Amino acid sequence: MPKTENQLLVIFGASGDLTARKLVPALYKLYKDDHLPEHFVVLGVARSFMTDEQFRNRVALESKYLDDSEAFIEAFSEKLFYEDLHKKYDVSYRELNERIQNLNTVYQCNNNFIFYLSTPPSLFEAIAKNLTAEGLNDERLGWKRLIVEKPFGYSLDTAKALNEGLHRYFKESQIYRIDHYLGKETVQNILVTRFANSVFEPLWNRDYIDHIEITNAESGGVESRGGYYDKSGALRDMFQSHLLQLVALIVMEPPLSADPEEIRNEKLKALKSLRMMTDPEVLERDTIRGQYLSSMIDGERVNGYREEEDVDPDSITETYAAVKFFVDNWRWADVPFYVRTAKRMPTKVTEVVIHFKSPHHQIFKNSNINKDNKLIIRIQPDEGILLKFGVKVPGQGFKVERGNLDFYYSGLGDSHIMEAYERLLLDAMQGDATLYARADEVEAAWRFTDPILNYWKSPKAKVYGYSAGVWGPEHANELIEGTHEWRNPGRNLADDPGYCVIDC
Ligand SMILES: NC(=O)C1=CN([C@@H]2O[C@H](COP(=O)(O)OP(=O)(O)OC[C@H]3O[C@@H](n4cnc5c(N)ncnc54)[C@H](OP(=O)(O)O)[C@@H]3O)[C@@H](O)[C@H]2O)C=CC1
Ligand SMILES: O=C1O[C@H](COP(=O)(O)O)[C@@H](O)[C@H](O)[C@H]1O
Repeated sequence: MPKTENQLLVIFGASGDLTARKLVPALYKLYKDDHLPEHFVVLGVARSFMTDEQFRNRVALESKYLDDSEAFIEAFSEKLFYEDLHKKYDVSYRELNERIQNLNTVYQCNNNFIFYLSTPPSLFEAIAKNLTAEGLNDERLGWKRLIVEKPFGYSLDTAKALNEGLHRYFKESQIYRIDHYLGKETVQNILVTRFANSVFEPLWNRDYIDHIEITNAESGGVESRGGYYDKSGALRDMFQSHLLQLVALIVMEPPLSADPEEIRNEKLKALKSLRMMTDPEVLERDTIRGQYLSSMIDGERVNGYREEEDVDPDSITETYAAVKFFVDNWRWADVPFYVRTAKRMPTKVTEVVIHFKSPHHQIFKNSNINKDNKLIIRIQPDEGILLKFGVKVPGQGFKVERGNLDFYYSGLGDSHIMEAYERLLLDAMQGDATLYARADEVEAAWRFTDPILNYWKSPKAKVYGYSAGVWGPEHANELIEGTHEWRNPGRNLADDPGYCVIDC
């Protein structure tokens, strides 16, 4: 286990939603599980005025860990401090630096600082610049790291500009771009499933795989983030980042080792091999966007997207995106990938489904079952892996049933699965960037996404409505044509039908 050195974590945007809902609870859990170093403090920074005490109370309240033992909460709270930046971020950095130096000395943080940028992205570069003006990027005494929240850019050009901007002040090795999907245990398990088992990797190619399907569904709507989401949409919000990272892990070639740069090099090659979609006919046929409409769910009326707070009533922003694409390399030639993401679906579920080809020669009369060989990697909830395969029904003749071979993380008993932000924060504290996206990976993902977004700007590109609570617009079924159809999974993988009897 790498050592976690003494350090100071500065969170910019500490009065915001992410800090209270994700970052502080993750730090609290790390503290409880004894992962924090002996000397560790957090300095929250934002424009709003708060005392240390007010900050501690606010995050404790919003982080919902108040039901925990008081002794723990109190001891953890003593590690939290707050500094306000008055009206603007580009003034008062001198005072901020003085506070940092003071905490560093008193709490023996050894000049090791992480700066977590949890503000609107428009401020990322300015913060990096202001830190540099105070010498806070200088690694002669202690290391300095910069964690950058999503969204990382709005397009390829803006992502490049942001990379260039940050590289003016921090080296790439100091920059940690968060993609919280990479912090999920089940996402990391894709690498283990593929590269620690001799049963899967030999089949992991066009000879045995028919198609690959990825579903990321949320039952919730845009909630309080309408202002952000309306400028972003599902493709930018989920597909360009989280889902293309999943694709990269599925598509990549075996890395030489588990070294972060080896893995990131292979992911980059995978992202570069996605076939660019530039032909308008292909874009029209192979991309679908939709927007949820109001409907009744469990007897209650649910708002349509255009009725949501801070959303333009004439918005054409997509809350559903589905894309069919191909990967132009030796391993994946002609294997279609179907990826969809949406809000207001029937349930919250993310899974990758590897659909295997039928055996080359069928000896059983009814061979449909063979089409059903699937490996389902359940990212969330009910995290696990399910392999569907044909088994013989006991008795005369050959009746084939679909059997399930499964593994559930919940079966591991008490062993705690780290929440994504816990894992990612701990990794950054230890200087491990494996689960963070590198500049070139982010740009490669934008290079693939940009033409879709550009096509969607054209008046020809349709936005299909779908009632909140269904599996997206009907039109999306045409995308996954022929013998394929979307697997619309239930919330619990364990409830997945284990057999269906077929007469042979
Ligand atoms: N919330 C979430 O679930 C997720 C958030 N993110 C990303 O995390 C970052 C923070 O998000 P979130 O906490 O939700 O955002 P909030 O709007 O809740 O918080 C933004 C923070 O930045 C500060 N801020 C500084 N300058 C400005 C400004 N000009 N306008 C608005 N706020 C400012 C705010 O405090 P003050 O006004 O006091 O300065 C506040 O602390 C963003 O990059 C977001 O995309 C990513 C994934 C999920
Ligand atoms: O980054 C984001 O992710 C969440 C979904 O995260 P999950 O871990 O709950 O699957 C999504 O709701 C949000 O819109 C997006 O910005």
